[in-house]
Amino acid sequence: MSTSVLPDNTETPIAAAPTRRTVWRRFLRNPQALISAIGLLLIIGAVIAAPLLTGASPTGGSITDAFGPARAGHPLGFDAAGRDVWARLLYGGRASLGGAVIALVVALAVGAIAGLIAGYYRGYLDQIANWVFNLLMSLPAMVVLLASRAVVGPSTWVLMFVLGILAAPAYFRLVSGIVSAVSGELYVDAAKVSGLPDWRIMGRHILAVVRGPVLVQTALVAGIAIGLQAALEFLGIGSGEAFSWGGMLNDAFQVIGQQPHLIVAPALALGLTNAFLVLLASALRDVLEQDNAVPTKPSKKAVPPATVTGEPQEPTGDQVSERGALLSIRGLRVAYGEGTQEVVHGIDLDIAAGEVLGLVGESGSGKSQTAFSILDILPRGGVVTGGSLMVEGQEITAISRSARRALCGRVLGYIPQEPMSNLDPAFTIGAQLIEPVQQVLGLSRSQSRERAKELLAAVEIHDPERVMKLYPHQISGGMAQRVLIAGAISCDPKLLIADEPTTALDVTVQAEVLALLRRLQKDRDMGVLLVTHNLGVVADIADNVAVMRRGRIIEYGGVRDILTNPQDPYTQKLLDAVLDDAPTRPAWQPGTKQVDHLAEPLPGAVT
Ligand SMILES: Nc1ncnc2c1ncn2[C@@H]1O[C@H](COP(=O)(O)OP(=O)(O)OP(=O)(O)O)[C@@H](O)[C@H]1O
Repeated sequence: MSTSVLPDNTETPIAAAPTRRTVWRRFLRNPQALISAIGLLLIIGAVIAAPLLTGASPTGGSITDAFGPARAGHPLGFDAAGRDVWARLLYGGRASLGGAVIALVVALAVGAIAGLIAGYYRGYLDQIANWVFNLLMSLPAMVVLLASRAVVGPSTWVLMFVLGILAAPAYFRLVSGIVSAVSGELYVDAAKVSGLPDWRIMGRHILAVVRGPVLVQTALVAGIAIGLQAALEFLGIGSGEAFSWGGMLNDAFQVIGQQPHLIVAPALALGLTNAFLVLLASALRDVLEQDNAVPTKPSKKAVPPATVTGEPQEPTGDQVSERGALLSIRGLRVAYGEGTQEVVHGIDLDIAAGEVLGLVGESGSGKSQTAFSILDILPRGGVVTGGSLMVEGQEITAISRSARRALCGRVLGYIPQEPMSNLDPAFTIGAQLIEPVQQVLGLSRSQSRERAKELLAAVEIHDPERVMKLYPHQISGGMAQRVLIAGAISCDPKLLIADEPTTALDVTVQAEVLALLRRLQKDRDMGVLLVTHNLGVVADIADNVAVMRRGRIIEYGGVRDILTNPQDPYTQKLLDAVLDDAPTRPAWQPGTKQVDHLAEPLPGAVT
């Protein structure tokens, strides 16, 4: 990940973007992909254009032509019943390929959609779907197909429908596995917090990752469906009415002793179609592979244990200010492992409109869990097990998921810790800014575009038009964070939750981003919950501070009080750490002149 010091209008060299155009270019440069695709297109084209390629009837024939040789208009001669082999080959492909299409549509509709929903929502839905698809997988396919034929009669279409159901578990497993990994990605959390509804997130951010592997799987399943259908016809247990390549094989097999060449045409048609499908699947895998690397969400489990001594205290009524109008948290508890591992132990916090509250503490103290609880993006397994979360006087733990999502964007904005992981690599910066604005504010596409440009200008990106067209990997870390800030304020939220917004950036860019945050907060009079481990950052921007340790608030008050007169030894150690980290700054002494903390830096402040 780039964390260049060049913040925005940088001339960073632009690497090849994983755009659709790039994928196409790779596809066209891959001979295997090209040859197999052209081969398949020719076969499908010939089957569709059968009436143009032959004037002969595939069914009618004269016994006088039986086993007749090729002649003008009949390039492959005649079969045992005097029917034109070329016409039967062309029309027979309709049943073979059409059957495969039915099986694919059914398998995709059942397996892929179920996989998408189960992988995204997990929980009971996932468990039930897994159970059903495991059951389906355990059924012997041939026996089920024979049983269905016995029940519904010899219809290719019904058999292909049943085959589709039997192929659905393969799609389910593939899609649910990928979706479950992708839905934990930070950029999906960012999309949720920007107020996008689930269907939109699934359609845009998740399908983009799933479609490559699904395409590969589809080529393979199509080959299997065509082969299986031919096998059923060859065994004479397919459709009685429709003729197909498998049926032709069966007919040719009956007379293999007299006219062995009759088996060549249908065998070649089947063999070539399947070979092209398999080759296409493997070429597609090569072409798409480079774009499907899923960035992994940094594990929140590997947080180092607390290193500072001193027992945490329960929050007292005195430490907590009056219940704020914008955000009010009481007794918040967060736990993992079905409630057994509590990581936040009943904390209280308040933020009034226009107030900046710094939530500080060392790594693993529970700051992010607190922020994620408000935003409803706790990592998998994390639940709010107790307490009250009120936003603008509304208890948000009691409202529906969609009502909660609706709060995001308009009321709550989120600036995440890792700028690059929070942007979807598959979409341009412009697309990622326009979408939430369009959805949440209901603006037209052109209005949203204008707004996106204004937002980029507001976060001091000097060439919004150009930046809108770039992909995340083409911008620096500092610029990515500015883009995320633009996204966070895009729908004018009242409360901004910034989780370590500068940690992933280098020092120069940190200072710029902090200054930007400070300006936007003042201009827009937003409440801000600033999560950080750095008291210096808090000194720079916050009105009040809550010091968190081991899932509890151990000190809470005005920034100046806490920084000048820390009561808890742990706070003192955090403060010492800031001062230790800032050797070039003059040491801060208690009792220096009282100033507006936004105007003049406090000890260790990042300016
Ligand atoms: N997915 C998870 N499963 C189990 N425990 C978790 C998970 N995520 C976080 N935790 C635990 O929750 C506690 C609080 O973590 P949290 O992420 O809130 O810390 P933090 O103060 O934000 O630290 P950092 O600044 O490093 O993110 C830690 O003990 C951590 O191990």
